[in-house]
Amino acid sequence: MPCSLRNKYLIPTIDDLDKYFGIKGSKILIRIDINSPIKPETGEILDDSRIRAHAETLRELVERGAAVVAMSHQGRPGESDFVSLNKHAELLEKHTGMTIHFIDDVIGPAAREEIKKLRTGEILLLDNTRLVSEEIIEATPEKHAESIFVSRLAPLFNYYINDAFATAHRSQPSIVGFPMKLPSAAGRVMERELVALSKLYNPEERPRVFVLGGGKVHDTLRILEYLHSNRAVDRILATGLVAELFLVAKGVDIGEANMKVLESKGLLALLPRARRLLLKGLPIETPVDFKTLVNDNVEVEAIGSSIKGVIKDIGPQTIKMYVEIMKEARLIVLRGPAGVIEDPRFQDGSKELLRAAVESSAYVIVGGGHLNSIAAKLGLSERPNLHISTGGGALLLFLAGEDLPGLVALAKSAQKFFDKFLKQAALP
Ligand SMILES: Nc1ncnc2c1ncn2[C@@H]1O[C@H](COP(=O)(O)OP(=O)(O)OP(=O)(O)O)[C@@H](O)[C@H]1O
Ligand SMILES: O=C(O)[C@H](O)COP(=O)(O)O
Repeated sequence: MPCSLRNKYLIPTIDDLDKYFGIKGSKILIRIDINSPIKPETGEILDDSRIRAHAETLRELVERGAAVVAMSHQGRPGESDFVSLNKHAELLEKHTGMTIHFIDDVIGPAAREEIKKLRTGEILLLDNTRLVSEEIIEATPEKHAESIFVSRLAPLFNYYINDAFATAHRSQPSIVGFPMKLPSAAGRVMERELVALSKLYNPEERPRVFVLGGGKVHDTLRILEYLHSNRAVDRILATGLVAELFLVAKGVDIGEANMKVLESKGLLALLPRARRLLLKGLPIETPVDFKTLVNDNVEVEAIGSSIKGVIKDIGPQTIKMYVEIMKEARLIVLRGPAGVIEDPRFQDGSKELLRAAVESSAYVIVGGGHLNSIAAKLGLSERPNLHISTGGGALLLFLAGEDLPGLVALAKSAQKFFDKFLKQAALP
């Protein structure tokens, strides 16, 4: 079954690629996103969840009889996490249980020689795609199709697979150029993301409750503006810094210390937009109490009188109220933690909301590194009604209604190469 999103993109999957072209004996270039947090002093990979997720797709392609060449970026040039992928190769080896050949080159003669030599059943990992300067240029698929990056590698492959949902918001050659040159499909990680996110466009999945917190308030406002103008949400439960901004917009006194926090992060400038949303009737709930820090003591303070301490988490009454609202939902999206979860004293809000969401009868989509780590800690990752998104920025933009260039390129590729498939899989 192809993936379709918003009745707009029709994207072939690995099954479609196999059915219409045949994978056995082919050579496949796959874009994965194993960009991971790195400890600057040692280069150690601090979280291997993306590596684990993509290992499954690589293994499946090998089992279907392909020779597989994987590529990914890591960090950005000039930053401390811009490193080679040699350590990633070791972890891919651990999680696939297969030998991973690694070459410290991307498009040069050494890489091309290795690609040519690769046999069926073998996996080769190229080095950090951002070692190629073209990879940090944003341009159209048509322009990137003519890049040196794509021109050097595309002729060596039969197919291209994009498994990197987390980089689908970048219009870079490894994401949008290859689909213009090769029959292309979504990998399993990408497919799972698209299937989960397509629920956001299913009119039956209502009421929809969005629990939005964390520190990326600017991005969250964009999401709220999109959701509201498209009537795509029924209730919003605000937590984290998002909640503080909306309380101030409602005229609630959150105390001097917290106003200073908002000011220092440049968030007070967002007040007019938050007020406009409230005036338009945005169905947003804000906390009735908080866990605060007063001279290093944890206190619970209710909204009403001015708050003395620094807000660090939502309080127990808010958790109760939000859990009740979630019980009604058919679809729950949680993004951004409810509090400063780096301090274990302030993890309760995020933990309780996550737990209640997966125990409800709703389908649950969780996004963002902080909440994902809490879900893993609670052992929730395997729950059948839960989708943990690999996307950070990509998910934020998707939820704000943006077209993701990586998805657009795959859909364009389908129109170019999958004639029969498109006729048979007409959009619903
Ligand atoms: N009330 C609060 N006051 C200050 N910081 C907060 C508060 N609530 C949450 N945060 C902070 O928000 C940060 C996480 O927010 P962010 O929006 O980056 O979430 P994320 O889901 O991990 O996103 P991503 O994975 O895209 O980086 C944490 O560092 C946390 O301490
Ligand atoms: O972690 C991410 O959000 C993706 O890997 C994209 O990384 P980028 O923001 O450096 O393009």
